Parts: sequence; structure tokens; C-alpha cells
Amino acid sequence: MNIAPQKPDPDGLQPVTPMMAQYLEIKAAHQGALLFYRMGDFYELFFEDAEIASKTLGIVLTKRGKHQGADIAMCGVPVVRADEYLQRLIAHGHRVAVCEQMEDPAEAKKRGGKSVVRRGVVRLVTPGTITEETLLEPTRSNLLLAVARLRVSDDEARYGLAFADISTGQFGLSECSPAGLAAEIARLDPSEVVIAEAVHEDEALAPLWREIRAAVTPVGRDVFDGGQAERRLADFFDVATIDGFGSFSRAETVAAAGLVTYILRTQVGRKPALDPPRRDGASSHMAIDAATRANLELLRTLGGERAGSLFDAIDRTVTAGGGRLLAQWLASPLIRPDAIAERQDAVAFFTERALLRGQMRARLRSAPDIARSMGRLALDRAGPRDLAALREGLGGIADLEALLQAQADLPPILAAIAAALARPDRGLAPRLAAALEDDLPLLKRDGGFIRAGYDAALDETRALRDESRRVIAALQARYAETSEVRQLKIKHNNMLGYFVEVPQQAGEAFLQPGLRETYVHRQTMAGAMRFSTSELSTLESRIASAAEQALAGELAIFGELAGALLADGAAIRTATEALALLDVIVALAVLAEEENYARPAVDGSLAFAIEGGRHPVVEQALKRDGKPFVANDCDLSGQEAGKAGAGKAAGRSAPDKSAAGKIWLLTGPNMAGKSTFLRQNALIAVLAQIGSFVPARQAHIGAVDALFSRVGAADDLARGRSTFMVEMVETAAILNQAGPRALVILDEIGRGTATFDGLSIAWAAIENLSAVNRCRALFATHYHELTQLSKKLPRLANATMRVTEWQGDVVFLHEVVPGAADRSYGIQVAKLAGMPAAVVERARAVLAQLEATDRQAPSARLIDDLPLFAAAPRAAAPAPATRPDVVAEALDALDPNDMTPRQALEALFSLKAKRDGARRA
Ligand SMILES: Nc1ncnc2c1ncn2[C@@H]1O[C@H](COP(=O)(O)OP(=O)(O)OP(=O)(O)O)[C@@H](O)[C@H]1O
Repeated sequence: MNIAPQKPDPDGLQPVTPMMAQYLEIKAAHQGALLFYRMGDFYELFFEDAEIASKTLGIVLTKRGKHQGADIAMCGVPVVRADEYLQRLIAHGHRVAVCEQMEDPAEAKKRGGKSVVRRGVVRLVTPGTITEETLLEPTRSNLLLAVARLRVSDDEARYGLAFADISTGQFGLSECSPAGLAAEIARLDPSEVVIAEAVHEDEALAPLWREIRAAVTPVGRDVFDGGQAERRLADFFDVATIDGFGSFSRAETVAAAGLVTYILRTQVGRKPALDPPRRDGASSHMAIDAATRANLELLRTLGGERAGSLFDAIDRTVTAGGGRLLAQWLASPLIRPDAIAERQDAVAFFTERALLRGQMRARLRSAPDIARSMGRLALDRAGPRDLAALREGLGGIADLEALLQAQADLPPILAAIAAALARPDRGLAPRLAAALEDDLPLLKRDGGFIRAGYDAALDETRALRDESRRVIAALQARYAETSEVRQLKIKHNNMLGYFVEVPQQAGEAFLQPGLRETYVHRQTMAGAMRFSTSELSTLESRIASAAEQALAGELAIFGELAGALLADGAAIRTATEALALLDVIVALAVLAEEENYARPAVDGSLAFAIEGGRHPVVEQALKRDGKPFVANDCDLSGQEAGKAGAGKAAGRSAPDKSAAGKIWLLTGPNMAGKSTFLRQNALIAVLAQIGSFVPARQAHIGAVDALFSRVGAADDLARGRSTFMVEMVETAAILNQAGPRALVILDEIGRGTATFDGLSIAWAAIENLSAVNRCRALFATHYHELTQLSKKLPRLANATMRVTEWQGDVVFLHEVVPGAADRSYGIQVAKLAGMPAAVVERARAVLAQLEATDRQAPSARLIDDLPLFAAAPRAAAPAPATRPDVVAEALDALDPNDMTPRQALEALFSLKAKRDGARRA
């Protein structure tokens, strides 16, 4: 490192070395990113970057030179292990600018001894733009999302969303209203979100940006400049106009242009191979907001793990692309019954053909992740193993296509898959097979990956290189013989190049006439002496140039192969997508067979009739322990469901005004299985609408257009959001949004506050669901008082978890039956949990006392006293009496047998006065 002072520092404090001046200039152009500054075999970080990296990576912080009078903090990561360090920095939310040496140090020297090697940033590594195998999760799409906001009127805005996975080329667009933005981002689950600074600073959106898992990157307004949007998109795809891609809204186009602009910036001009944008509108998918996704543990558990999620339980895919697609399906269940039926037909094709299913799986299993290899190829980051992956992948594609084509009566999706698999050039796989060695290095610069016999010119240069090596061996033998020093060796190092080494004792003779004419002394070591000869120098340059030429030859062939693959890129990407789709379909068939799932009927009705339903995750967990899962029915179908368009293709048609789903109010002790039952029905709806078979004996579901699930505050601790306020905000969102096609799951809503408040809120929420939302809903509660509501709300049915008692202990049967729970069994559950016996006994005594008082509690009479919610939807929520009932107390105190007529009359006046007083209070 050249740190000799050269130029004065701008502040005049101290001179700045040319290298540091270069560093500062590059760093200034990449604020907000850690700068990996290449120096030989290391990427070095300086100043604050070094401090951040050393802390995050746990590597040593050192000092190097001074800047403005202070030590320069420095740390470094070896280039060969850079991926690993990058991954950790990215996972911690950092961005990294990778700055390489753009010339050989020897070239810099030619410009003068003190010249600095030219350097430049070759890419910005951000969470949404990584492509390296080691940095990516194989089964998760790595989406980069750009969100553009467009004002459509003074008080109305629309959001355009453009998302791409640059590791696979997927590129999609959608649009939503401000109210739908959070759910749409949750559906896409991006790794990085790019937004304009103004959107980032908008106070109304601050909680959204704070809470999402993705890294949020604010950018200047030029990125989302509407004026140039079409032009920038057309330039990116090298087309004259983007009209050929389909029609997009203004917001979508601006977002798409913002996305490609940001990508080009991070890739420093290199273009990833993106598919043309495709519209992937939220309107064709089941709306599931972030809280519901988290609560139902669709892709990961509340603790953030994959194990234990629905995805983990149903994933039988065998390719990384298939895993990514299945995760996308789970994140975006369909709404249109005909689209769902198409997928089901394809799944059914394989459930009926076990042999074919097995053959398909075997071939799919050996298919490598060609989407990501193609992504790296386009960005010039691919290595020989990516070519091998493509060789295997393209071979597998041809086999799978042949297998499919041999089948009669392919359902439409499978026929389309077969057509897509036929698209790539059939000559590519054999060409790669002929060119590539069996054992391949990771990096192309290591050479040795092209098979001998593939290219005559390359074989020739290699022969020259290998020949020279043989010559060296012969030379060593000759030198040993002529000098009579048996231990003489020819060695190589970077400083001396090739040299002769002999033991020191023998070396003295080489300094004497006779030998010294041939051997030129170079070094004396402890115990050895080193010499060079003119023959060795000549050989050295021949070997070096032959090796260099051989490597250049290999790289040229690599370039040709890469060019041929990229030229067929569109066809290969289409085939790759088809491969992932095929994997998902076969995997769903395997799942259906292994777990005994049934094909659900999904239509445009408001039916929700599940017979013998099971929880897909809990069932498998119990099975592993050898325990059975108790199947349960659930019927939330509205009575008018039959009239409301059953069997219609259009799932989104508005149902008949009189139509409305049922609400089940589920009571039962703790641990009886209420939450499991609630979630299993939501999960069955999700599975049915991704086209999967479902864990049930039989199921009929009218397509659900929005799914909501909330859990009472106390269950929400895992998300670090324990407050009752959050529960209320989320419940409010459901009551405000759920329409007649929604499915709502509410688990112990209201329990996070005082009993009467909670009960009142739950009460009013159920009335709202029944009268206003009119949707299908399941509501689990410990407030037994609520079961009274079924007397007044015709669509509300009570269900309870059956338990029995045996020798004073509660036994859970996990069976859902009509009716209301008679008691809570909370104390029995506490006993089961190992609560000290004395505490259990004391609790029993307190409970007995409370129950005696509760018999006179006003809440028991609520149902008779309150007007129905539907009759007065705007009326204030009914407030249960919280003061003692003075009239009732006075009445209790009277004994009519002991009273004269006059006393009775006085008592009557006094009671009336008391009642008036109580009303005024
Ligand atoms: N249908 C079932 N068949 C077999 N086991 C079940 C079934 N449902 C639930 N279980 C078992 O019972 C346990 C408790 O279930 P769950 O959490 O759903 O109860 P809960 O009634 O919601 O309890 P709490 O009111 O305390 O939240 C589950 O972990 C599961 O192992």
C-alpha cells in the first residue's frame, strides 16, 4: 500500500496519499453503502465502514496511516471468503459497494512508480439484488420491490408495485389503493423495498416501513420520474415501445421504470435478464393481510422459523424453483374457481398415476437450479459449475418433455408445460456435455474446465504448457547429473520464478569456476542456496505464456457457450418456469396421496362445508408422535348459498343481497383445541384456493376473496406486540373491511382487557359481523355469556369442544359438537400444568364463591335487555351495568309475608324512587 504523503488534504491539515484520495472520492459517490475496497487478495474497509464491519462480522479492527491527524481505522476480508461476509452484512441490513482493481498493478507502475491502480465500483450489493448461490435461500424468491405513488386527485392516491427477482428473471406488476398497500406488500414478501424519499417520509406510512421485514431503501425522486418511465423501460428491454408487453396502469409503469433504474444503478450498468413485466394484480388473489399471514403461519411461524409453518408441512417439491413457486402460491391463493379447477385437474392427473408421478419426481429431483444459473450468466457472474447446472437442467427438461408427451389426455396446464419444455434449443445440452470436464472448478479464472478434445487450438496450447513442465523435470535430472548433486531441485516462487535449489554445503561448488558460468547465484537461505540459469528463464516465459494462452482459450470458449445459452435465454426461462410448475403440481399430488387429502369443490357460492377436516400442520406433528388427529366438521354455508350462484364460474360475482354466511361461536376449555379448529378451517380455504387437495374427507367452498385472522392480545406476545391496542386496531380493520365473501377467524378477541369490557367488545363485534359484514366467520371465546346471542342472531350457531371428566381430571376429546360449553375447566388445566396443589385448592374455593355471585350478575340478562345491534347499528355499544342494582337489592331485602298493605305501598313508592335515582345516576 502506497501511503507516502503526496497531496495536501483539502483542509490543509495533512497531506493525503494518492490512494486515500482515490478511496475518498469513490466513497463519496457511494454514501449509504459500506465500501469494499479491493487491495490484492483483500477487500479493505476504512474509517466508519471498518468500525461497522468489524462489529458486525467480529473481525479485527486495525489502524493504517493517518487522515486529518487521526488514525485511519481499517479492517479487511479475504476475497475468497467475501460471499460469506457479504451475506452477514446484508442480513444485518447493510448495503455494500464492491470496488475492484480495474487494471494490473504492473500497468499502473508503467505510468510511474507512485501511480495508484485504477479502481471502480462494479456493483452495489443490496438485499434485493443478490444473485450468488451462497447468499440466496434456495426455496425463497428474493424479490426487489419498487413502490410508486401517484396522485389521481387531490385526496386520492394509487400505488404501483413492480417486483423482480433478478436471480431468476421474474418481473411482475400490480396496483392497489392506499388501504391495500400493506396487504399487497405482505403478499409479495420482498427482501428490499425501494421508495421515493417523499413516500418514506410520509408520516402515515411510517408504521408500515418500520414493521415490514424487508430492507427499505429511499431513493431520489428521479428514480420514479413519470415523464421518462416508458422510455426507460423500453431502453431496458431494448424495444422501441413497451406496448407489446400488455397494457399497464400509469402507476404500474412508473413503478416498473423505477425498478429497472434502481437495478441498473446497483449493477453499475449491467443488465440482468428480466422477463418482460407481467401483470399480477392483487384483484385476482385472496387478500390476506400481514397480521393474518403471520397468525396463520403460512410461510413461517410466529417465531420466524420455516419448520412448523404450513409451507413446511405441505412442501413436497424437489427443486429449488418448485419450492419458490409453491411459496408464491401459498402467499397468493386464487379466487377464480375456473383457474383453481385447472390446477386441481393437473394435480388429479398425477394422483391417479402413481408410476408416472414417481418417474417425474426422480427426474425433477436431479434438476439443478437453472433459473439462478441463467441469472448469474446474464450478469457475467457465472462460473463453470453454472454451465454444468445448465447442461444437467437442459437434459432433464428434454427427458421430462418426452415423458409428458407420451401421455394421452393431458389437462390444459400439463399440455402447456409440455409445450414450454419443448422450447429450448435441443443442441445446447450435448454441446455443453462435450465441452465441460467432469470435475469443475468454482471459478472460471482457475481454468481446467474445458474437456480435452473439445477444441483443437486449446489442446495445442495445453500440450505446450504441459510439455514445458516435462522439460523442467528433464532439466532437473540433467542438472543433478552434471553437478553431481543428487538433492538438486527446480522450484518456483513468485519472487524468483523458476530456480535451482541445492543444500548449502553443495552450493559452494556452484560459486566456483566450472559451474558458476551456468548457475547465477540468487539467494542464500539457512541450509540452502538458490541459483537461476538462462535455460530456466527462457522456459519460464514459455510456460507462463502457454498457461496464459490456455486460460484465455478456455475463457473464450466459456464466453461462446454463455453467449449461446443467453441467446436462447427466453426459451430457457420459459422452460424453467414450466419445470417449477410441474414440480409443484407433482408435489401436490404426492402430498394428497401421502396425507390422504381430498379434492375440494370450489365455486362461486357462499358455501363453506368441511367434512372431517384436519389441521395440516398439527396432524403431521401428532402423527410423528404416533397420535391420531380428531377430524371435525365445519359448516358456515349461508342458507341461501344454493341460490347465491353455486357452480358459477365467476368467483367474484357479488352474491345475492340476502345471502350471508354463518358464524360459529366456539366455546370450550383451554387446551381443548379451539385455536386448532379455527386455523384448520382457514388453512383448508388457503389450500383449496391454491389448487391443492385439502385435509378433509370432503369439502365444498365458495371462493373466499379475503381472509382475516386475529388472536386475542395475550397470544400475540411472540410478535412483540402484546398491547390490547394492537388487537383492537386489527379487529377494527376486519370489521371495517370484511365483505360478504370474506372468511373471518377471531380467536378470543377481547380477552386482553377487563372482563366486562372484553365481553362487550366481543359481543358488539359478533353483532357487527352478523349484521354488517355478513361474512362466514368462526369466533372462539371463553365468554360463555356470548352463546346467548344465538337466540337472537339466526345465522349464529354455537359449537363447543367436547370434554369429559375422569377421576376429577379433564379429558380432552378434541371433538367439535353443537352447543355451548357448560364450564371452563381452567382450574383442571392449571392442575394438569403442575400448579401446586394448595394453589389449585384455593382457586377452586375462590371460583365457587365467584360463581355464586355471578348468578346474580347483570351480564346474564344482557340478551333480554339489549336491543338488537342490527336494529340500531349506529347506537353506542351496549354497556353492561357495572354498578350494583339498587332496586334488585332492595327487592331482595323485602319479605311480602311480613308486610302490612301500607308498608307494601310505601315499599313500592320507595322502589320506584330508587329506580328513578338509578336511571339518573
Ligand atoms: N382435533 C384434534 N385432534 C387431536 N389433538 C388436537 C386436536 N386439536 C387440538 N389438539 C391438541 O390440543 C392442543 C391444544 O389445542 P389448542 O391450542 O387449539 O387449544 P385451545 O382450545 O385453543 O386452547 P387455549 O384456549 O388455551 O388457547 C394442541 O396442541 C394439539 O396437540
